[in-house]
Amino acid sequence: MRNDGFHVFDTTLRDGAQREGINLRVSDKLAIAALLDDFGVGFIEGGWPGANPKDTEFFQRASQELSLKHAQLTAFGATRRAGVRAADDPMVAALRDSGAPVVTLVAKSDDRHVERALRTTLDENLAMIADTVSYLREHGQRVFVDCEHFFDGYRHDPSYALDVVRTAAGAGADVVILCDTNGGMLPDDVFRTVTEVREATGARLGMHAQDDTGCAVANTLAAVDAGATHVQCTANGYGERVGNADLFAVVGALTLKRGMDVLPQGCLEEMTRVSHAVAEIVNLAPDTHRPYVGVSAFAHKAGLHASAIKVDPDLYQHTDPALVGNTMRMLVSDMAGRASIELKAQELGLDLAGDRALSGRVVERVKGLELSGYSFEAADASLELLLREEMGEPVRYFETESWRVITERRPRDGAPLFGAYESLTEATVKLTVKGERVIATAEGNGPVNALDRALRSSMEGVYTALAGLELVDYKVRILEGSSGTNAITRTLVTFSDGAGEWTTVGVGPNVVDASWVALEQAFNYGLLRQGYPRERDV
Ligand SMILES: CC(=O)SCCNC(=O)CCNC(=O)[C@H](O)C(C)(C)COP(=O)(O)OP(=O)(O)OC[C@H]1O[C@@H](n2cnc3c(N)ncnc32)[C@H](O)[C@@H]1OP(=O)(O)O
Ligand SMILES: CC(=O)C(=O)O
Repeated sequence: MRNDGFHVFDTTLRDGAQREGINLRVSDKLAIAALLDDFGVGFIEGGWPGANPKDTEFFQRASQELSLKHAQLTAFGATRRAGVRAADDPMVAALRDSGAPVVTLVAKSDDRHVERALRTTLDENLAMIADTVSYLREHGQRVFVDCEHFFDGYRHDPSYALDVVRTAAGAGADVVILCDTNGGMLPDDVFRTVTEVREATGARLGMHAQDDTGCAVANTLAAVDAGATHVQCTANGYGERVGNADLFAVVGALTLKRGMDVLPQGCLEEMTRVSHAVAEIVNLAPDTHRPYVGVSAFAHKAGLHASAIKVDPDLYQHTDPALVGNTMRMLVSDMAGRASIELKAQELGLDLAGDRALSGRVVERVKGLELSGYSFEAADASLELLLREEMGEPVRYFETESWRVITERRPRDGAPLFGAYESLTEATVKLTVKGERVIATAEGNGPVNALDRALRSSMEGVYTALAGLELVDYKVRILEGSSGTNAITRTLVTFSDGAGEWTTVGVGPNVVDASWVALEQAFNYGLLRQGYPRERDV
C-alpha cells in the first residue's frame, strides 16, 4: 500500500539549478516539472519567486500551463528580514502571492550563522521564523521549514538548534527539514542527530543532504531510518557544488530495498526515462554510470558474470532493471567468454543455436582484435557483422578494390600560423557492386566526409535507400599515445537512418585507414538494416 504520509520532495528546479553550468529557461522548468510529476513526486520546488523575474514568471505560468497529476508546487524563500514584520517584507509577499499551495522557508539554525551572516540576535531569528510561518499559514499556505546548517549548528549549540525546530513546528510548519548544507556529515552522524531531534521535539522531520562527502543518498536513508518522513532530492543529484541526494537513487532504495511505497502505482518504471529527459533539458550528457538509470547500470562485461546471468540474471543484478525502466545489456570485449557472446547474440536477435564452438571462435576473434586496438563495447554493429561472418552469413554489399584521398590546403594572406586557409579533400573509391566495377570520386571538407560521399555516389544508383543514411557522429581515439604520430588510431562512426543509429569501429596506424574500416562496415550494416538481400558472391 502507498505510504501517503511520506513525502518525496524534489528540488531540481531550485537547488538543482544552483549547479554550476545549469541555466534553465522558464520553458525548461515547466518541462522538467511535468517530467517530475510523471515520476510521481509529491512536491516540486519550483524556485524562489521574487528573487529573480524568471522564477516569478515560472510560478505565474505554472498555475496556467501545468496540470499536475501527483505533485504540489512549492515556492522557496527565506524567513522575513530582521526588524521587519513578515506582513511588510516584499520577499515574503512574493511567496504569499506565488500561487503555490506550499512554501518552503529557509531558516538559520546555526547560532554562528545567525550572529555572523544574518547579523542579528538569536531571539530575533526565532521571531523571524515564527512570524513568517504564522503569516503564510494565515494566508492559507502549507509551510515547510528548511533548517539551514542544522547539523553543524546542532554540534555547536544543540539547545539553540532544537529551539529553532520547536519554534518552526510550534508556529505551524508541517515539516521541519534538517539540512546538511555544507554536506560534511556521515550516515552515523545523521542517524544519531535525527533520532535525538525527533525524541526531543516530537516534530515531523525531513532531510536535505548535500553530497560533499559522497554520502548524500546514504545520509538521506539514515535520516529515514531514524524517523524522517520527508526527503528532499534532485534529479540525477544535480545541485550546488558537488550536488544533492539523487532523487532516483533515494527512491530506488526506499521502494526496492526498504519496501516503502513512496510513489504512485506505475511511476517507478518512469525513472530511467525521466532521468534522461531531465539531463537533455538541462543540457548535460546523461551520466552513463548513474545507479539505477545509467545505460551502464545493468551492463555486464566480465565473462564470469555473463555465464551466471545466462542461468539467471538475478545472480549478478541487485534488482530487475525493468522495474526502473532500464534494460540489461551485455558488453563484448576481451573480458568476454562464450556466455557473453551467446547473450549478446540473443540481444542482437541472432540465433547461435547453442553452438559452443562458434561462440568460442567469436571470443577468440574479439580478444585478438581487441589486442590490436579494437573495442566492441560501443560498436554493436561491428560485433554483429563479425558474428554473422562466423555464422557463415557474411554481410558484403560491395568489395573494395582500393581508395585514395588527397587533401589540398592553401593558406591565405601569406600563411601566418593561425591564419585562414582553404582546404579541400578529394576521395576516389574503386569498388565492385553487384558484379560491376565502379569508380567514383567526390569532394568533402575532410577525408571522412569525402570518402562517405564517394561511397554513396558509387552505389546510390543500386541501393537507393543510401540517400536516407546519415553519418551523425565520428570519434577518434589515439591508442598508445607514447608513440606520438606513429600511434595506433581507433575510430568510431555512428550512422542514423532516422529510425535508429548504429556504430562501427575501425583501427589502423593511419587515421584515414581506421576511418575507412569503420565506414565500410557502417555502409554494409546500413544496407542490411534497409532490408537489401545480402550479396554473397561479390
Ligand atoms: C542553502 C541554500 O542553498 S539556500 C538557497 C540560496 N539561493 C539563493 O541565494 C539564490 C537566490 N538568491 C538571490 O537571488 C539573492 O541572494 C536574493 C534576492 C535572495 C537576496 O539578494 P540581496 O537582497 O541582494 O541580498 P544578498 O544576496 O546580498 O544577501 C542575502 C541577504 O539575505 C539574508 N538572509 C540570508 N538567509 C536568511 C534567512 N534565512 N532569513 C532572512 N534573511 C536571510 C542575509 O543576511 C542577507 O541580508 P543583507 O542583505 O541584509 O546582508
Ligand atoms: C536549503 C538548502 O538548500 C540547504 O540547506 O542546503
